[in-house]
Amino acid sequence: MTDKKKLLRSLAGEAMDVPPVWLMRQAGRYLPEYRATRAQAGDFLSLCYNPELAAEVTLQPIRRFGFDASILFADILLIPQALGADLWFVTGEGPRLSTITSAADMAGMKTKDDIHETLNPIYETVRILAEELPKDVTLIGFAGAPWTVATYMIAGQGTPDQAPAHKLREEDPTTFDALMDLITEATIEYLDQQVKAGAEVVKLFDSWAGSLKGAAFDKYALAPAKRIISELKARHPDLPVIAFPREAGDKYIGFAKAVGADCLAIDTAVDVKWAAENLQVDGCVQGNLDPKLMITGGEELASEARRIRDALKGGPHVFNLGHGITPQADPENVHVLLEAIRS
Ligand SMILES: Cc1c2[nH]c(c1CCC(=O)O)Cc1[nH]c(c(CCC(=O)O)c1C)Cc1[nH]c(c(CCC(=O)O)c1C)Cc1[nH]c(c(C)c1CCC(=O)O)C2
Repeated sequence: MTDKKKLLRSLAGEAMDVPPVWLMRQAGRYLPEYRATRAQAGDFLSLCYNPELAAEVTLQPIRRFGFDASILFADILLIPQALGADLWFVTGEGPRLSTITSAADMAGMKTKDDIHETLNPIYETVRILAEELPKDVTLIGFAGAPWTVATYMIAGQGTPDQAPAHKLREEDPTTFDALMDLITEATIEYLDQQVKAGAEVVKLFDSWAGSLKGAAFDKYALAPAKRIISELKARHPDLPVIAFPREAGDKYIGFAKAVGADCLAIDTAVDVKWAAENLQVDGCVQGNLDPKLMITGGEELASEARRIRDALKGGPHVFNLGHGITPQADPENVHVLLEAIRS
């Protein structure tokens, strides 16, 4: 019998004194070797679609730090692009997309069956990683959840309050629901291909779930996640899934169970003692160190990391940040963090 990888043990429900660790955005601009490879590729999107170089940047933080898991290098906005949206990145500002705000815009979109033509290089990246990753490191595939992806497709960029998407869902629910359905179906096919290529776990990022309240949260965050996860598990019964309905607050309670996820990722605002009592009863919790501590470091970082680890060690836990590591983070602080958690 082979020893099961540490991340997979946590996702299967095992509590450990030293949890597995990985960081959201662990491949990224805070690493000089990432910036060099991105320059070699030309730009961020060219890097995403270059399987050799995308695999290389995925492996960089594994080599440098020895994390327990690796997340495919890609982006949640590749799905809109594969569905026919224009996508580009403005340096220092973020993503820009052509917008979907009417039935006529929807009529111009491609179908779920057309996405692979654009996304094939991503599956190739996964295949390379499945070969090249160290045998004890788990490979995580991912996609954006439909609501979060829709917010970018409707506004054409990131929005602080997701107002354009809320406006469309209230004023033209037919168009909005058609868009949500299209993203949901495309996401199922995209993640299915990632798993077939070698992803061992998948994570759904609903970064803007927190702006959905009450029944809207259930309809647009919970229901699509449930549909995606149940279809993936029908195709791949042993596939573990991590759900991240960021800033869901009280709506985190029962979410993992309701959508069929094996692990619930939580943001920095969630109190870990509350999480141990209210969320770990349903299984694994992932989180939730404040990414700002990766900039400042020192004893504050080490003691906060140990506090989170110890508060969650009574149940299954995957140590991570509450959101992505930022470009200002000091790579040396990752060593401080790992030393604090693993010693
Ligand atoms: C909302 C969202 C996006 N992308 C993603 C989310 C959900 C998680 C979250 O809330 O952060 C998810 C994502 N984006 C990226 C990954 C790769 C895997 C990883 O290391 O975590 C993952 C999992 C690479 C990336 N995606 C992006 C970069 C930076 C691009 C660069 O190198 O210039 C990386 C490494 C660009 C991106 N991509 C996106 C934005 C808003 C931006 C610009 C903002 C920023 O620059 O941080 C959309």
